[in-house]
Amino acid sequence: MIVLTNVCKIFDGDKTPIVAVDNVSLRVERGQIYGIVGYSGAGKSTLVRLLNGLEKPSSGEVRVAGQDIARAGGEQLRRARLKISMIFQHFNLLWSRTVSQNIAFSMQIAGASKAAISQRVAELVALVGLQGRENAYPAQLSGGQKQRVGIARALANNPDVLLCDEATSALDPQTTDAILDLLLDINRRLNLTIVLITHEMHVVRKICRRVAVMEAGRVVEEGEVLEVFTHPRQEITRQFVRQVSQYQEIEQGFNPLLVRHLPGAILKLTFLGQSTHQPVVAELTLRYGLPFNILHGKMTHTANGVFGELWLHVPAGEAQLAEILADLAHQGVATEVVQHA
Ligand SMILES: Nc1ncnc2c1ncn2[C@@H]1O[C@H](COP(=O)(O)OP(=O)(O)OP(=O)(O)O)[C@@H](O)[C@H]1O
Repeated sequence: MIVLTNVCKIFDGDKTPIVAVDNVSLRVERGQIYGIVGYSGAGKSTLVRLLNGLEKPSSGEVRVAGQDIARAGGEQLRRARLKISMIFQHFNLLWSRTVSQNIAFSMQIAGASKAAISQRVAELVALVGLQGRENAYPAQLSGGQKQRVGIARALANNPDVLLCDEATSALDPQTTDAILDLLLDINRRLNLTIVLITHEMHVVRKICRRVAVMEAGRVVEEGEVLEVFTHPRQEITRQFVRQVSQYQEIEQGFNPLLVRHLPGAILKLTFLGQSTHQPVVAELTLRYGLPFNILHGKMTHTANGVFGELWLHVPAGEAQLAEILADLAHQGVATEVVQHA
């Protein structure tokens, strides 16, 4: 559905050129929910603007739904853009128009008949759960309801692709979850391709199947969400994954003095697939005769599976620790030494 090939976008800076997108190649399949995660300035917004033709790449190819967006112009680009919708962090609603009028707006521009508009608006209001609020103005709506209007408006012309630019970043966690559930529901019902840019890994975990991690204009890591969460390769990816695994909370939960005097190491074990069904800690205890102590454990659900994490105090010396780590690797359990012996 979306194919980016060696895409670069370079802006003129005051003194030196700014490479906002640096040789990015990506593929998003039809019906997929794809996350692009990165800190501020990583190039996410520029990438999204390249996808809907608001920016032209300095080099490389951008294809969306079979259209060469980078080279399309005039009427061809206008038509292509009708099939690429977008929702925004601050909703971008028309404040002097009601819910229904906001949703109808793009259909009016596209020249749809009054009857067609009225039927489609009713369908969309029901789809996003805003029945009864058709005549309300944006100022009378909560943040979550405003984003529901944004989503309904974006779907009005039956797009192939929905781009979400930090669409939940202005919402509280509960409302964020409700909007993500709605996006998931729409994706399943309409087989809509969704590209979601965010700095919140929780959002990626909840609904994305694949994720690309951006840093300084480049995609530094890309893959299935479950794989990236359980085997992050880059330090920046590990930082994002920690947002979700509440790693920092765990670390802060320890009394550093207490941990310092504990003989041994602290390990984080990540279980995936078969390894989640094995009594790994019990087996370790039997094999090594050590009092392994479970400090914390949790399960995380992602759009393509579940993984478990366990923080263990391991009262072993360096040599035995190496043996235990090799043993765990052999059993398919990923490990991280949080604190060395
Ligand atoms: N029109 C522009 N002219 C010049 N530089 C730009 C322009 N748009 C973006 N940039 C620069 O490109 C880089 C990437 O910006 P971009 O907005 O794409 O990042 P981002 O990851 O979306 O960050 P944020 O979440 O803060 O918007 C930044 O250094 C930014 O200053």
